[in-house]
Amino acid sequence: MGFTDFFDKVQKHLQAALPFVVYKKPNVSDIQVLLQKDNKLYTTEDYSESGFVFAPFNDQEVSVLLPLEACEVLKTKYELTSEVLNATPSEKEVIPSAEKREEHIALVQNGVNAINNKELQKVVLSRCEALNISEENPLETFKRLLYNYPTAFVYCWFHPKVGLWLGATPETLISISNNRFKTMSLAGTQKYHGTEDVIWQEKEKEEQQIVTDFIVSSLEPLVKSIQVSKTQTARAGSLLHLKTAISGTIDTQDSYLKEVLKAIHPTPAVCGFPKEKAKQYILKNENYHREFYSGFLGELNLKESQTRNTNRRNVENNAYATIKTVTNLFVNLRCMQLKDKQALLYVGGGITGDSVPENEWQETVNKTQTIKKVL
Ligand SMILES: C=C(O[C@@H]1C=C(C(=O)O)C=C[C@H]1O)C(=O)O
Repeated sequence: MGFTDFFDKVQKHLQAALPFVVYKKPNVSDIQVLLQKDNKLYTTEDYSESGFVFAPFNDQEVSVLLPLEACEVLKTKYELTSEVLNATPSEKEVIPSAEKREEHIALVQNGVNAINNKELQKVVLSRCEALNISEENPLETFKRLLYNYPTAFVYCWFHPKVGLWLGATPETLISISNNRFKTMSLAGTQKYHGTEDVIWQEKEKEEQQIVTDFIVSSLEPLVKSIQVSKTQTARAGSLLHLKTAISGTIDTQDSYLKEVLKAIHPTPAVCGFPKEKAKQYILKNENYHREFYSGFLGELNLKESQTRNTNRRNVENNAYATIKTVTNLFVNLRCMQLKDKQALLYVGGGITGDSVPENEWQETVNKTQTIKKVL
């Protein structure tokens, strides 16, 4: 379907206040939409259905599902029109209030104290910042996210009973294709200044290693094999992170996805370690409700046909085209909720015993710049 017709359809769906998700996976040009035909709130508990899941940080709250059988699915190719380019505003510096700063610094200082008292090893502390916005149409904001973050998972998700969320996340929670899985440990942050050849401090190396160790030890009892890559620097827009790729094979029995998600979500990249203690610490001490920020979202058990070769000379190969089942879940970061003419931006960072509260504040300011750029 053409780019313009595709977005006209999504726009009409939004005007009719019906649920949908429009998204683009990292490094591809296909944009896909699931348009739910009714306005019911479907949920999932065991992640066995097919569709698109939108899950909160706190697994005691509901995971919303756009079930495949209740949706129309459309695709288009990403086209960078002059209209989109002209609509891309330049980076603007919005200074958060002194009160916000003090509040976050106190939150981080308490976290550092809890770690030094051996209550926890790492905790990810976050905040929410409200900005008044002039852009009336979230789909225009979505197009600007597409343009600015080609390597991210970019989405706009809407449900009339839940709200409207947008984001461009660099972090995969887990991707599964038949019996192969891929995930990543992503943590540690510094600003990108034109090169990925940078030095990382012990504090960042430690907080990222906690994430890698947690993911590997949580998955090991549930998978058949697991491989861990070397740790590298990865760019996400104007930021750099430390990243380790983790992959392997899985035994796909009925409830494997539920078990895997229970084991790894929320990872220490967005929660902390030990997991349950860090989660309780966050729920008790953060000054707001995370909702879907640092939850996960994405394609759930979708069928994809796999053609080995579409080359004419290999026509006979196509006879063996197979159907595979794919799940592609991402951590909901660098995201915002649009509500009452405001954008609520969600941002956090990992705290260890060596964290300096002022630096952690600055890290959240840098992270909000990433997303503010498109407003
Ligand atoms: C929590 C966030 O990001 C996570 C925390 C990071 C960190 O502590 O350095 C880096 C990448 C993400 O795993 C966020 O962007 O809000």
